[in-house]
Amino acid sequence: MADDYLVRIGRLIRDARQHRGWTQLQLADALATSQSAVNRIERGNQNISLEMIARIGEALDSEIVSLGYAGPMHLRVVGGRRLSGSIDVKTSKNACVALLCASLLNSGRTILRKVARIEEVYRILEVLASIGVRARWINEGSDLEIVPPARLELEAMDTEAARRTRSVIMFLGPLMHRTERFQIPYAGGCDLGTRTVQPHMSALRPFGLDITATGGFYHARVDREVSPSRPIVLTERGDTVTENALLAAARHDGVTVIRNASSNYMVQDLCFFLEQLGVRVEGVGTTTLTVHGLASIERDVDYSPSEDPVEAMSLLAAAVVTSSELTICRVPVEFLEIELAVLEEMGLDCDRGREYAAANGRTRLVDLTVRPSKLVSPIDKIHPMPFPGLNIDNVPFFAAIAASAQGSTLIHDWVYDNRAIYLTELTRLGASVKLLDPHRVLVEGPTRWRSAEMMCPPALRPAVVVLLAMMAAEGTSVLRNVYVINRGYEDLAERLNALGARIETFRDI
Ligand SMILES: CC(=O)N[C@H]1[C@@H](OP(=O)(O)OP(=O)(O)OC[C@H]2O[C@@H](n3ccc(=O)[nH]c3=O)[C@H](O)[C@@H]2O)O[C@H](CO)[C@@H](O)[C@@H]1O
Ligand SMILES: C=C(OP(=O)(O)O)C(=O)O
Repeated sequence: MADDYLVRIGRLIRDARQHRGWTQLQLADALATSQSAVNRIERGNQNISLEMIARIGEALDSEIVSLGYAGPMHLRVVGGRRLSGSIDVKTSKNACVALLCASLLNSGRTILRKVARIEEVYRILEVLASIGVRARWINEGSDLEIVPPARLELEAMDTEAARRTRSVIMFLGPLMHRTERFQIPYAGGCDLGTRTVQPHMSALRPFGLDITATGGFYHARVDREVSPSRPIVLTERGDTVTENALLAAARHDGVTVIRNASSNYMVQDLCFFLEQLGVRVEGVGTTTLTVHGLASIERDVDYSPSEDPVEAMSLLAAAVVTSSELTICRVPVEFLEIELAVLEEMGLDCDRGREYAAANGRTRLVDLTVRPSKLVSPIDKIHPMPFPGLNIDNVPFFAAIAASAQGSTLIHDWVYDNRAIYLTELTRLGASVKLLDPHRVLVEGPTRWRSAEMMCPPALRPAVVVLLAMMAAEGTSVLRNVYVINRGYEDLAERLNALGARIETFRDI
């Protein structure tokens, strides 16, 4: 009976594909799978999840197999299971979106390797497609090929997709070189409270960009007579503002010095990519960047963004809260050094293998084996700083780790208005997390985790922290509406399941 069901679904999929006029290979590309997998599915020789049916329905735009795609995605987690084995860290959301924006600088063909298949990337791709950029997944869906048109159709921009991301703000830098008047919608992203764009405006003003924000849009006007006459000093050492300044400087025909620049991982990836475009950048990894821009860029380039330090931290936290031995491969160690130093002080038993280079030839990677450890709380508070400080996006993971440690830990997230508040959601799973003020929580461990059913916090990292706690809790938990997790992690549930977790995805019909 079950097999018969698979055969019938397979036929529906084959018919829908043929109706669309697609080959098996085209469908495989759209699903980031292989042609042989599509072939097996169509013949009913492969177990197929509801999630995969939903994705096929979406890809083929077919009513027949769109069952289950209507509602938001949820996770059902059977917790209390140890993880084991090894897992590779994927490329980072934050570098991938910056590089997609940077591809607009290039009139040639840009290939980005192993781009994370995540919602944030999909949103930016939707925005790019809407303005006429040709972007397609190649090599069995692992790499992206991007070719901008001679003229962008900015009036046709998919503002709904744009508004769901923070990253769209990085269109400002490249677009100002292509046109003198344009608008982009206010940026979105995680609901973390007010996030300023003022530093972007002052960083881009020396390039002649004037922005007024009204009616939900940033209206941009470019004065070509204006160009930087002295170093640009960023008012904040932010990541996306540094990237915007770099993107503006890359096509400014002259030398631009950017001071108080972020030297964080995504900024470094962007600098390496710009170098491939022929733009010389001095000072990569420091807070002063000197950019030798080019008036026009037409090159066929091929770049491999590096691995995500925040995903590495998430997997490390997964091992800690589930008391598991796990090897996390391809960890960009330079961007996790302080986190590891703090964790080692807390008693984490872990080994780093020898360093090797990422595919970009620059970022240093290690394989990290984490073992079950008796952790004690750190003496000092956990607080973020711009790189090379403890990464702002890694702070929430310390809440779950602190809840597993003996003693009390003070976590001070001075950066975001709301993110510390979301950490109190862990109390529903049995943790003691006391909100001292909107930026500080006190976590008392160790925790006897218990299962719960709850809505996902509307912020990526706190949402993943809740998921990790559910994996630690005996019994079945439900996490509702996990779009925000899919915004930054590729197939997280499936990848954790491969390590021994039991996480099922389901949707409202
Ligand atoms: C797409 C992307 O890459 N997103 C990342 C990027 O967002 P992004 O660079 O856009 O971060 P924001 O500019 O919103 O900065 C985050 C917060 O820090 C404050 N701030 C920042 C720097 C500073 O020197 N002083 C200061 O007060 C800002 O006012 C803001 O409230 O960087 C954040 C901080 O690393 C990360 O959480 C995001 O994941
Ligand atoms: C805050 C984050 O992302 P964004 O800037 O995309 O909202 C994050 O990655 O945790």
